[in-house]
Amino acid sequence: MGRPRVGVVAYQGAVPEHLRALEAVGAEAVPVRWPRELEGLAGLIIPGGESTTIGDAMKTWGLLDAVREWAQAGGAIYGTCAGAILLATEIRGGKPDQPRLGLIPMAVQRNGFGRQIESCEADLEFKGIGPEPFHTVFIRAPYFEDLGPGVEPLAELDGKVVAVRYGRFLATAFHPELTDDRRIHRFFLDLATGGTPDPAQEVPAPHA
Ligand SMILES: NC(=O)CC[C@H](N)C(=O)O
Repeated sequence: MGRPRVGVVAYQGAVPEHLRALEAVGAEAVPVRWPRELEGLAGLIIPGGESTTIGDAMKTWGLLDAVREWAQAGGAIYGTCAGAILLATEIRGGKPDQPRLGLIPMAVQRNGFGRQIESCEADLEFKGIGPEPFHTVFIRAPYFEDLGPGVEPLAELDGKVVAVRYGRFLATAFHPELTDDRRIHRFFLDLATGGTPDPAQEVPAPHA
């Protein structure tokens, strides 16, 4: 058995950092731009950056529909920050109709921590990776609200949900790839390779 292959959507944003973090936890990490590059992937990361830019690029390159289909066929996805925004069914505080995957039934508040807190760092408890707090980096981060049934909150900052799991989909408002702690990438790799299966979860219908 070779290493599980995990892709990183590579138009814009924190791509090399995710590729490095994935290699560090034992995955074969590959940049993804074309739909055919999804073939054979165990998981896919959508990085932070600017969610409208990344969503528009995914639409233009045909990746938005391709990823949705691939996810419904069993693919695992992890979205960080802008990537998390693209996973939510409802986007608040931005362009409400911006292109997205819409795979996690929740609302996301773009730039939810306000303009004053452009970025911050905090040590948070993160459910599922052990008791040691995780050092997090937030950059113009969203938060998540109105979580649908089956969406499990994994971490909070100032009473706001900043990490969720929905079956084999994971979303964090912060950037674990910018620190050296690889526990969240390992957690995602386990999700993607069946380490923590959750057969009760059904993938929602594609967002219209
Ligand atoms: N660090 C980030 O990914 C920022 C996300 C950005 N604020 C957006 O709304 O797309």
